[in-house]
Amino acid sequence: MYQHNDPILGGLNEMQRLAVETTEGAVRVIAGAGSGKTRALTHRYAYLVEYLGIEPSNLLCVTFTNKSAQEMRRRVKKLIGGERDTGYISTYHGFCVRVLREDIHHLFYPKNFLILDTEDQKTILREIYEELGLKVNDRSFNTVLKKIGEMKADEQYVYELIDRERAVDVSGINDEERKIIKLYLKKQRRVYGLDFDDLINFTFVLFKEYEKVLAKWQERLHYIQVDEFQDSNGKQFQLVKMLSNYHGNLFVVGDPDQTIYEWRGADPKYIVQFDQWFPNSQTIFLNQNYRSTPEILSVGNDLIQHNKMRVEKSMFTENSGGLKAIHYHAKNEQDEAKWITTQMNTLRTRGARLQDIAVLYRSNYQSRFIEQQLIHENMDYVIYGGFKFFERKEIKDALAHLRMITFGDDLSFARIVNEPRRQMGKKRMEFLREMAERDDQTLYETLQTYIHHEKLARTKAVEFIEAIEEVKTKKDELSVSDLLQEVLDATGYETYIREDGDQERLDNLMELKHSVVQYEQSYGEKITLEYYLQMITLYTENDREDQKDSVKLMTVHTAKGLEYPYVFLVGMTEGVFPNERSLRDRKEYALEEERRLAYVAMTRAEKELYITESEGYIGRGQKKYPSRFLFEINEELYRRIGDLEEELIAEAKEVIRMSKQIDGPQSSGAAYAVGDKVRHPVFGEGEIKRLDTKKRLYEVYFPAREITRPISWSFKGLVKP
Ligand SMILES: Nc1ncnc2c1ncn2[C@@H]1O[C@H](COP(=O)(O)OP(=O)(O)OP(=O)(O)O)[C@@H](O)[C@H]1O
Ligand SMILES: [Mg+2]
Repeated sequence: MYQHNDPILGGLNEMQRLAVETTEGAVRVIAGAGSGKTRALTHRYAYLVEYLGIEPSNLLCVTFTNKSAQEMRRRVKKLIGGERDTGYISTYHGFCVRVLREDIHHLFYPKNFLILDTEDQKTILREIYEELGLKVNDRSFNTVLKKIGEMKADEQYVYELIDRERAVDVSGINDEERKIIKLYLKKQRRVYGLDFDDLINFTFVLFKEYEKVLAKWQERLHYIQVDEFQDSNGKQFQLVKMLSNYHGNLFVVGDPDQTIYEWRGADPKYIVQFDQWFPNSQTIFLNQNYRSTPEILSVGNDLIQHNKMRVEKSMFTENSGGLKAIHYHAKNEQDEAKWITTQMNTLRTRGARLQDIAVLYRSNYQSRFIEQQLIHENMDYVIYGGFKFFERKEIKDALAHLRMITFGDDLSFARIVNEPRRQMGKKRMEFLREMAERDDQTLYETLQTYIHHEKLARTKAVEFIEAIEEVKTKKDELSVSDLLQEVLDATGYETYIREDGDQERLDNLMELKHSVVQYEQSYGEKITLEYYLQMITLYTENDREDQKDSVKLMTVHTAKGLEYPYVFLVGMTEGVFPNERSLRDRKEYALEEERRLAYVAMTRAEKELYITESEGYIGRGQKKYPSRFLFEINEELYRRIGDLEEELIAEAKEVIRMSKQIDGPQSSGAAYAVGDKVRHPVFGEGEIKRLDTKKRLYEVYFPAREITRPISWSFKGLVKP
């Protein structure tokens, strides 16, 4: 029926083809990283269009990030031609926006409603705080936004927005918070603004309350496909379930080992127990990896084995062998960064392009040390899903503070005079500008001149002047790093960021301070503030745009679903990856989520994988050690280079062991004995054949499939039949 060179059905293995051709009913594909799930899904889309004659406007295809939606659209267009509309290939949020733009009037909202991002949300909160006379010190915006998010986990509040008769009680929070939240909802309503949570919730309520609207969308969307299904949360799951209820054609693909959004409500049970909701569904397993070399695959597989809560998969690859993965241990961060760019240059001499290379890290602030080295080496780079380090707001703000001490330029002044709020709004700034023009002075000088003018009375600008002037007197005696700290303290900027409660911005600020200290140390003699600022403009003025041949930098979360020939997983330090929080929680599941994240990172690599980390200190004097994940991988599977002393290894292992010990002994033992009959959510009926007390596993035989699988004692999916 088809030819091998058929662009849609050729180039698929048997199981993938089965997934593509099983167009009717509920179908799930469970498979590991790089096994061609997304490929099967995009080819299926093309198959529906080209072989079954389905219009793309009847096909919904959802995924999680904008990046992967883009990538999916690109892959589909390659198969069905660029002219077709592929608007229903989108993120959950993107799809909800489409629904609401068409039908939100049923909820008495205009179709041109506003979409509110976090900054908009904070602007609303700022107003509320002013009206109620509240202080950010007492309750940070992020704390409130978190509460609002928690309240919005349940869609009941939507009724309050659309129908005051059905006002709901916001329980579980104190009076003041309730007041803030009520006001927030009111203000939101006034501007017809919808934040990200609202998009899903409004759609949900719309479908629940207006049968006809739901029916229209159900009928329109003949086929629904979801990628990365393991990261669905309850509401997202309900939404696709609801939508597929009429035609019943729901296709989901995912890998439970890649669940990385549990902290945001994702639950792998929706894929693992899919057949409970869709009893007539079919399940297809893919087990050939096409992405990576066997060397890379074995590293990823070996690491993920350490998770207890998982379903074992057996993956193989026919890809030809490559180099072993490399773990590079550096003596310090600069050395780590240098080694990485040197390695990149070596790859280039071997024919690689910069665009074949990705640098992945656990948290955004970690991009800084790599960025500086890339800039230094004149290598182009792009950051996916975020700003370059020196373009981030808090970094520019902090540097503007330093500039105020020496240059006092208008740009820096305007950036920070009202940050934190000093009542220097638009009108007062206009007045300053006018006066500055007339007197031919800088804005800052003008402010000093007119500080007692009635227009400026009752502002906190005087405190700003005092702070800057005070630090100025110390300019020549203090080091740049001390000056930075002084000015951030004196103006209250650091406290302001701290109180905002946004950990990422605080991390960035800490990283800046850390980088100044490092710069001073490597420079040897004392550097002047002017010299430092001049040096740093080199980094800030570097705003060449998304050029094609550039290294891609991103967090592991952003990298989900993507692939690159050469991957550098950097900053692999205990306490960074796995991150401090997961260790502090001492919850096994938090650590397991970090491990899945590491698994996602490693499995992005096609040809070569480099994992790097370095000695030094994190934050306040906490010594850096290689991540436990590096020790978990069988040493024969990778090559270690760099000077990692036995002593440091021993120390690291001790630190890791200690942190496990405080965990206390594992609570639960084996719930079943040899001979017991059990039921597994994916493999069905089985019998316990053996107990492995060391690894805390059952060996379970599943007669229907004639397979034996090691299942963890702690796996909750194993039940009595
Ligand atoms: N049958 C096949 N023949 C050749 N190449 C394939 C085949 N299936 C998949 N590939 C290639 O393997 C790579 C991985 O595929 P894909 O991205 O679809 O995997 P995935 O299962 O979605 O991975 P992830 O879990 O990381 O999202 C892609 O480059 C894809 O084109
Ligand atoms: Mg994929």
